[in-house]
Amino acid sequence: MAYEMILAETHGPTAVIRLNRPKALNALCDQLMAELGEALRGYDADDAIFSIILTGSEKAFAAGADIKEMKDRVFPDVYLNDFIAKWEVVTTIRKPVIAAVAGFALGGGCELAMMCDFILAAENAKFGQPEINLGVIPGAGGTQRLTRAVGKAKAMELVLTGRFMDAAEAERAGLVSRIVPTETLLEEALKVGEKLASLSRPATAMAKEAVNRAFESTLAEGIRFERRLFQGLFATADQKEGMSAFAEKRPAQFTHG
Ligand SMILES: CC(C)=CC(=O)SCCNC(=O)CCNC(=O)[C@H](O)C(C)(C)COP(=O)(O)OP(=O)(O)OC[C@H]1O[C@@H](n2cnc3c(N)ncnc32)[C@H](O)[C@@H]1OP(=O)(O)O
Repeated sequence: MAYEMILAETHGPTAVIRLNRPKALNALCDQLMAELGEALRGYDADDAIFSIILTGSEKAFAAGADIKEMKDRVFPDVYLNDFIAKWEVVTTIRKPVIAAVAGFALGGGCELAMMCDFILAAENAKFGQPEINLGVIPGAGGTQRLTRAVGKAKAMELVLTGRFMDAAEAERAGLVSRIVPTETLLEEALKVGEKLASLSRPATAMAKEAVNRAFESTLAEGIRFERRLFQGLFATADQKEGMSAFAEKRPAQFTHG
C-alpha cells in the first residue's frame, strides 16, 4: 500500500510507521490520520508482525492537529461528523504500539503518543497541550490521559497555560517510560520490538488488556479481571513451554497457542 503522509515498513517482526509531513512538523490532517488508521489496522491483522512503533522526525513527532485545515470548520460539521473520534483507532489495536517521540509532541501529537501503549522519549522531546492558545481545549483525550499519567496538578498547569515540558520532566512525571539519546531512538524502540517478538502472543495481548483495564475499572474489578486472564493462560501451550523452559534452564520457544 502506498501512502503519501506516512512511511510504513517492517523490520523483521516489528512494523515502523513514521509520520512524514516534515514541512508541517507532522501536523495531523485528516489524510494523515486516515492513512495511519489503515496502516495500524493492517499491521494488527498481519501475523508476521508482533508490535508497532509509531514515530516522527527528529524535529517533531507531531505538532498537533492541523490548525490550518481545521480553522474554518464549524460546529454542525465537527459535531455531526464527530471530529477527532476516528483517532481512537490507535487504542483499538491489540498488538503493542510504542510511541518513539523526538522533538515536538504537542496538542494532538501529545494525545496521539498517549494513545500508544507507552512512550519512549528522545532527549530532545517536548510535550505539551497548547490548545488553550488557540482558544480551544484538548479534544483527543489530553485532559483525560495526561491527567491520569501525570496527576491533576501538572496536567492542569500544562492544559491551562500551554507550557511545554521537556523529556526529563516528562519522565519524572511518569508520562514517558524512559529517555534515550535522540540519535538512537529508533534503534532502542526496535530493541523493544525484538524483545516483544520473543514472547508469547497471547500473554502479551492479555498483559496489554489487563494494564489498560486499570484505567477503566475499580481496583477490585481490575484485580478480578487480571486474575481471570492469568488463570486463562494456564490453558495455553505457551504457559507450559515458558515454565518448563525455566525449570529445564533453556530458552523458551513460544508457539503462540
Ligand atoms: C487535537 C486537537 C483537538 C487540537 C490540536 O492539536 S491543536 C494544535 C496544537 N498544537 C499547536 O498549537 C502547536 C502549533 N505549532 C507551533 O506552535 C510551532 O510550529 C512549534 C512551536 C511546534 C515549532 O515552531 P517553529 O518556529 O520551529 O516552526 P514553525 O515555523 O512554527 O512551523 C513550521 C511549519 O509547520 C507548520 N505547523 C506547525 N504546527 C502546525 C500545526 N499544528 N498545524 C498546521 N501547521 C503547523 C507551520 O505553520 C509552519 O509551516 P509554514 O512555514 O508553511 O507556515
